[in-house]
Amino acid sequence: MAASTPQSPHHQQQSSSPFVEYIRAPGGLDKVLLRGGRSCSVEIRLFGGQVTSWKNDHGEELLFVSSKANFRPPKALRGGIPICFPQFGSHGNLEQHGFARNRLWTIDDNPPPLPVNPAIKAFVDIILKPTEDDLKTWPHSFEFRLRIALGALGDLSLTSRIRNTNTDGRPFSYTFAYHTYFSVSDISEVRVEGLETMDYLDLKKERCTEQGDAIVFESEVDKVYLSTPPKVAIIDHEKKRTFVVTKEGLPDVVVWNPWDKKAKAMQDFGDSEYKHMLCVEPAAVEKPITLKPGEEWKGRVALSAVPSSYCSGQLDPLMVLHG
Ligand SMILES: O=P(O)(O)OC[C@H]1O[C@H](O)[C@H](O)[C@@H](O)[C@@H]1O
Repeated sequence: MAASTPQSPHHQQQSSSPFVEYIRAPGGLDKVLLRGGRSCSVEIRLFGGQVTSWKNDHGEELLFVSSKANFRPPKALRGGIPICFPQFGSHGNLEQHGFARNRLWTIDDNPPPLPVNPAIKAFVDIILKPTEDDLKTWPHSFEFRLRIALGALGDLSLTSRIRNTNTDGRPFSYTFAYHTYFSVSDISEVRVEGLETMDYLDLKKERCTEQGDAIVFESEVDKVYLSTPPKVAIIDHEKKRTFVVTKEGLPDVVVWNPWDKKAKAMQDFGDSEYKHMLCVEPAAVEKPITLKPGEEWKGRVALSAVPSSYCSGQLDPLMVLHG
């Protein structure tokens, strides 16, 4: 579906689909709203190409956005799903998490087709190309196409296609993450399944191995799990809700919760908000992706929120991960 761009400030325009709305706002804050069945919706901000809201059937917000988040560019918004590209974290010489989260993306009017998925209710295609300044810090020409789609059952998927458009014959390499902030009721009641026994890089980028048990949270966690299986489950016991994260083309998963000390040090994050968020970030960190001119990479994530079959610790992880 080609998308038309809005015409005037504050203008709300329906696209050709009744499920996609373009909302123009001043200060580079244009948004796209995807609507699904009942109260399901997804909001995307063109600044950063960032999903800033994902609501379920009952209109409940599933992503965390800090109450202290800075909505004004040029800083990335604390919450939702920032895109980390062409660098994850400090794994390179660029600014933390790369520049894609701090750039204005545009509607992609004519994206190359993706396989038709009949379960998709609404979607939008956006694109990022480097600015002159970006080329000074990262001298590579690229087209980064991102499709954000809301499924009929309220699931959210993001498909990234990154193409090397260098005309000088040079390849480039990058690291990447969908820096997904999930909203959770109480971090001490949450566990993550699917990363048991995995190797991970700790904060010092040293390689360690996770224990055999599901991951629970009692202090700061900042780990890059390596070569992980395609599904990870985040089980929120209190809410009786499980987020299922399914990924393709993204071998690693970053798990982050800043806990109390780091929370206090972040100016755009409330002191106690660490209790209500968890970042589980499908990523490609350990082994950078290399593209030759003309080559394209695809990395996809699908998120769904399902009621936990949890009952006093009886959740069957096999049901969640493979059922
Ligand atoms: O504050 P930011 O630049 O948005 O980064 C927030 C966090 O992102 C990732 O999860 C990293 O693993 C953390 O080390 C980092 O603190």
